[in-house]
Amino acid sequence: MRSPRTAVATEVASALGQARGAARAAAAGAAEALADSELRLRNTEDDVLRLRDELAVGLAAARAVSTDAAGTTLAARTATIRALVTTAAPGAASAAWDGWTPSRPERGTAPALYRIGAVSPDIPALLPLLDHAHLAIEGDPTKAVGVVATLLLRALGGTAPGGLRLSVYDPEQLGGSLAGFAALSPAGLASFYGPGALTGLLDELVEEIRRIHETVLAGEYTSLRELAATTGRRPEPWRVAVLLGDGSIGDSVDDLSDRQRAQLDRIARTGAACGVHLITVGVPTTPAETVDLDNRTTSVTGPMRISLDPAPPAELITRTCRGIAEIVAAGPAPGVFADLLPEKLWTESSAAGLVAPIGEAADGRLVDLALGDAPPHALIGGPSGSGKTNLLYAWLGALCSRYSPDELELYLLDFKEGVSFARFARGRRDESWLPHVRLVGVNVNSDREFGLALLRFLAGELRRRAEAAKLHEATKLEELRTEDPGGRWPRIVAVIDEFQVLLTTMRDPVSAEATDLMEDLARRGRSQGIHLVLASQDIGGIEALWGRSALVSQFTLRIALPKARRMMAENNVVSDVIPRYHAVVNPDSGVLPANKVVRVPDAGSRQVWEDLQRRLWGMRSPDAPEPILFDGSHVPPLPRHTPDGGRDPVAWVGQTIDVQARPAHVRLGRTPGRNLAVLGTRVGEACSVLGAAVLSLARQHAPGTARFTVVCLEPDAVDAASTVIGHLWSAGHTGAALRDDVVEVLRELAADDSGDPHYLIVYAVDAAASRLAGQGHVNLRRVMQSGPERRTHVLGWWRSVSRLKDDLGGTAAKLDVVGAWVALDVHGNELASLYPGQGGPAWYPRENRALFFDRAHHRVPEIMIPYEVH
Ligand SMILES: Nc1ncnc2c1ncn2[C@@H]1O[C@H](COP(=O)(O)OP(=O)(O)OP(=O)(O)O)[C@@H](O)[C@H]1O
Repeated sequence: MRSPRTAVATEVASALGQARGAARAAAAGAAEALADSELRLRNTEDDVLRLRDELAVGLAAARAVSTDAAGTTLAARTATIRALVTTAAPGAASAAWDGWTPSRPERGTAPALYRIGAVSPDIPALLPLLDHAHLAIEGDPTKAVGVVATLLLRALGGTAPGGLRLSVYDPEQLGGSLAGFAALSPAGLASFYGPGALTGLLDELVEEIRRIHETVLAGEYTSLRELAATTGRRPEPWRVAVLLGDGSIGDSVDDLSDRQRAQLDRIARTGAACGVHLITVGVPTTPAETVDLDNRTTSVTGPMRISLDPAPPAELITRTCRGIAEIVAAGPAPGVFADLLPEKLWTESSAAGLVAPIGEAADGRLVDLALGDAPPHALIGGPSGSGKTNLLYAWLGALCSRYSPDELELYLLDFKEGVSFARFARGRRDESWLPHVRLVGVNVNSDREFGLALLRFLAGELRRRAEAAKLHEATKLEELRTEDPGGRWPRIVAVIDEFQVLLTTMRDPVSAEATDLMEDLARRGRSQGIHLVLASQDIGGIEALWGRSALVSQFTLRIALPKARRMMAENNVVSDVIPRYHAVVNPDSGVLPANKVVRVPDAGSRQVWEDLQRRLWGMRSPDAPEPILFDGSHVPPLPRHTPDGGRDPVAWVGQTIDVQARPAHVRLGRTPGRNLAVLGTRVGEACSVLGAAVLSLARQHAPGTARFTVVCLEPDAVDAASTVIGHLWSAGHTGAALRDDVVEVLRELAADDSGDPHYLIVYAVDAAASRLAGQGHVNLRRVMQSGPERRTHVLGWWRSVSRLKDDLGGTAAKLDVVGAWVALDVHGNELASLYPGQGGPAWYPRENRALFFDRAHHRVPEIMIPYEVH
């Protein structure tokens, strides 16, 4: 397939050819009338303007003989050529030196043609070079060096800084005016060779061509031009070798040894495909475009004579080259995220594994990361700011563009403060989400339980997959997918950033369970297509893993960012020396020979990411679920739907910290103890818990079929209690009453044996201790003890456990009437008497979190988030 640039080059050559042909046709068509003109034409060939004038005269004469379209054709061709110059030799490739500056070409591209002069004011003389041709210049050496300088400066100005390297062989030191190009040398972009160095230079070029053929084109592409057109990337610079021979190399052309000649021919034959080009002066070279300075013709312009442009001013050469060298010395430009994306989205199958690139190696090839049977899990390390988040974005972008959500599901958890994964879920600014993501956890730094919940969920999925595999007699995911072609078995990747938070050295129940689950997932997830990607900036975090050899040995894919510690084998310290924006990828547990250094593109820019996410989002299936977003800093609102408790009414008290964000609920059936106690001094949270419980209960009763009596004994809670009453009334429960005569209320309820559902909600029960003393307390205990069987339930808030105990009988209190409790700012040891285990649960109060326990339901308490109730 021809590239657009080749097509353009060919078209220009052909247009010029046709222009010549048109001129010839005009002359031939009116042979007699033009005989005189032809004679004059030959005599004035060096003046294209006059040539055209002569043609015009000839054409006028010809017109008398026959109508001839040749003149029109010539004009049309001239216009075409001018238009083509704009596309084939834009900016620096053809602009006049006065005001000339380098162009900003599109990445990896170079102009097809370069101007060295003109055949007429309208028709420039253009020559192909980069990716297309070698040039052999014959004739006056001084003029030749001027043409070389013109070509080199135009080529440098038409390519990106660093995209073109020069080698100048100048044994006779003829190329004085090329001295300015030496300013490229400090950046390694130009080398000058003196006498005796020709063999070395030719060998070097041949070796470059061989390397590019073998390792870059690698049988997949016929040329770098084709590779760049297909992939949009240009992994190798162009190389231009100038051989200045003064009509000969050394004393005469014959001085080229047979070997040198063979090497030169080899370069001429095979170099252009690898971006290696020759510009020879006085050294016959084939194949090459030729420039004959004596006759002022080129192989492209044919016999039309050209007037050469002046050589570029020396000062312009030096300034341009210095500028390029400075840009290159400042370091490589960051890679480009788009390079990681495939030509077509969502075409890959994950049956055998997940393979996606994260950046380029030094040879320009993309480096893939693979997750599958081996390696199954990845460990990413690097200090803060070294680019872990960016690397994850790059990797996830490459994965999600290759694999559809039926092939890949993501669970993403970030234990850092911040919201790096929030962009994958629907946001206020951007309604799109990444369709592969099932769960995003952000700001979970103090909610280790959420990490645990994710691991539990994955463990459940592992069990489900293992059972399915057993049923189909499959030993791994790939086989299961073959045996169960109708099933949906995407690979699952769970990314946990700052995972060490889960594995604190403190062996508390959360970290003990998390470690066990992680070990199990790491060991058995491989065959069930569940892959863990753990990232950490904390050396201690990595070290915490080191102590758990069963766990760490499963993480054979290691990715170390600059200055990462303890990620690789002991003697493997390459991450100490890689520059920023690079990573060492090692799929073999960090052993030295398996290192690959990768330049990771900038994938963090919102714009770049959003463009991709929107495309993928647009491709999602209409019934694809939205990712669940767990934001630890967010207070969830009370869900709007009605609880489905089955036979018994259910009171929602908050949101559990789990992957489904389920409501934590208390079932209020007709069995003893079905009351709720909220414990602690935080007024707002206590009101939220009671409010959520009442409003969720109210939705399950048709208006008039249940009674709600609210008693508020804490002035700071009156507004919240009134709001609850307002909601109850608007829901049709117009019998709901806000009362303050707590003694009377309890007396009525203790005597009520109607069996109608009745909920007594008391804010700060303990505030009425003195009023209740005696019969009041007796009634309270009676209501709590025998009420539930008559469908009367107490939802009460006490400001401490001891006050609850006092209200229920002091040391003789029967606490089994409190079937469920929610503890706010109450320490675990204070809850010992309400808890079946030894010494109280491990609970350290924190804001916006509560500990919830229902003795009919829980073995251990669970942490929940009180809902926001307006
Ligand atoms: N390959 C890259 N190209 C360009 N910029 C990058 C690249 N990698 C990282 N950066 C930039 O460097 C900064 C730090 O990167 P990043 O947030 O990924 O680091 P981190 O290791 O996740 O840091 P932390 O652990 O503190 O969150 C960001 O501004 C990011 O945009």
